[in-house]
Amino acid sequence: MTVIYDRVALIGLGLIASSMALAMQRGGLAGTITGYARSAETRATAREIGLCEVFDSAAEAVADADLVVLCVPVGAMGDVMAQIAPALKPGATVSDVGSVKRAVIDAVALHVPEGVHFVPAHPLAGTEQSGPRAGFASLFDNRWCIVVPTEGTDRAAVDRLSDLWRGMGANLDEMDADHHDLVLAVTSHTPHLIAYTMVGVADDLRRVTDSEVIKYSAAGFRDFTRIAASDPTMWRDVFLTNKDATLEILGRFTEELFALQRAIRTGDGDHLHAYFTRTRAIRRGIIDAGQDTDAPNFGRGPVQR
Ligand SMILES: NC(=O)c1ccc[n+]([C@@H]2O[C@H](COP(=O)([O-])OP(=O)(O)OC[C@H]3O[C@@H](n4cnc5c(N)ncnc54)[C@H](O)[C@@H]3O)[C@@H](O)[C@H]2O)c1
Ligand SMILES: O=C(O)C(=O)C[C@]1(C(=O)O)C=C[C@@H](O)C=C1
Repeated sequence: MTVIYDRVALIGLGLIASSMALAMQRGGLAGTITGYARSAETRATAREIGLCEVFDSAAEAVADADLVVLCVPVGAMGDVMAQIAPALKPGATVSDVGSVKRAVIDAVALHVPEGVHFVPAHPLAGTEQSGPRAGFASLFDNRWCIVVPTEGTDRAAVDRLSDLWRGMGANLDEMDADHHDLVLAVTSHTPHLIAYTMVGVADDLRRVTDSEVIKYSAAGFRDFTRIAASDPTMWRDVFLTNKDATLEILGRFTEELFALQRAIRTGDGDHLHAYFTRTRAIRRGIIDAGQDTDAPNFGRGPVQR
């Protein structure tokens, strides 16, 4: 149990902030945890469950904090930063957990006062749930947290924030913002869009009733519906702020989909078989690297096959 920051303020008290509060408490990583959320209902819930010391204004929550973490939807990060800037303690670090990095950095960096460090980060862990009751202490265990230092970011501030994430169970990596956004467009953002679309298609197809969709949901489709239940505000903001990378990956996805569509129409079994063989190898590679939390060997190293 090592205290890494005496006072940590969480702005936005949803899934990620509540998981951070619980993970910091589990590891004894913060002396005091304070918080603020825009909605009075969320603040009341956070108080009721004893998540942290909840304030009715963001300025009060961040006063005297050594670390402030912005845990609001990515489209709100800039405004929230502008709001808290005058109340920040000199020498404090501001970080964020946004799923998109370039747009957040551009919006937040503008408002960071002289003498305050800005260290953007993104934990690659979440669920389809939102709100302060959704959090759990083990959310970040053995998951990646990508730190995205900007030009001139203080190294000691980066290292200290990385120590906090390690204490919360995460594995750390560093990346440039644009590369982060491209990688996440492939691994998270476009897959979410595909899931949203597939569930929309099932809903539109009146020849298959909603009750049949639920009753006969195979595992693949059930996973789609879980993903498609993710927070609409969060995901609207992700697509609006990671526009270029998502459109690039979506373009490639559409090309591949058309090629598969053609193979089905023309009966080109060789194309389908070769394609599925390649994708199976990719999936096995992920499992072998111990990166799939659903796999039996998660976190236990390579599989013998
Ligand atoms: N959910 C995930 O899977 C996941 C994973 C990693 C990172 N993230 C990122 O973490 C951030 C928070 O996501 P979450 O899942 O915790 O969302 P959430 O919906 O559970 O919580 C968001 C919180 O922000 C508050 N909020 C919204 N707008 C605000 C504003 N303008 N001012 C103050 N508070 C405001 C809401 O009241 C709520 O308390 C997002 O930027 C998201 O991209 C999410
Ligand atoms: O597991 C899920 O529900 C998630 O969507 C989590 C997930 C992801 O795509 O992996 C979603 C958004 C993030 O920014 C990070 C993690």
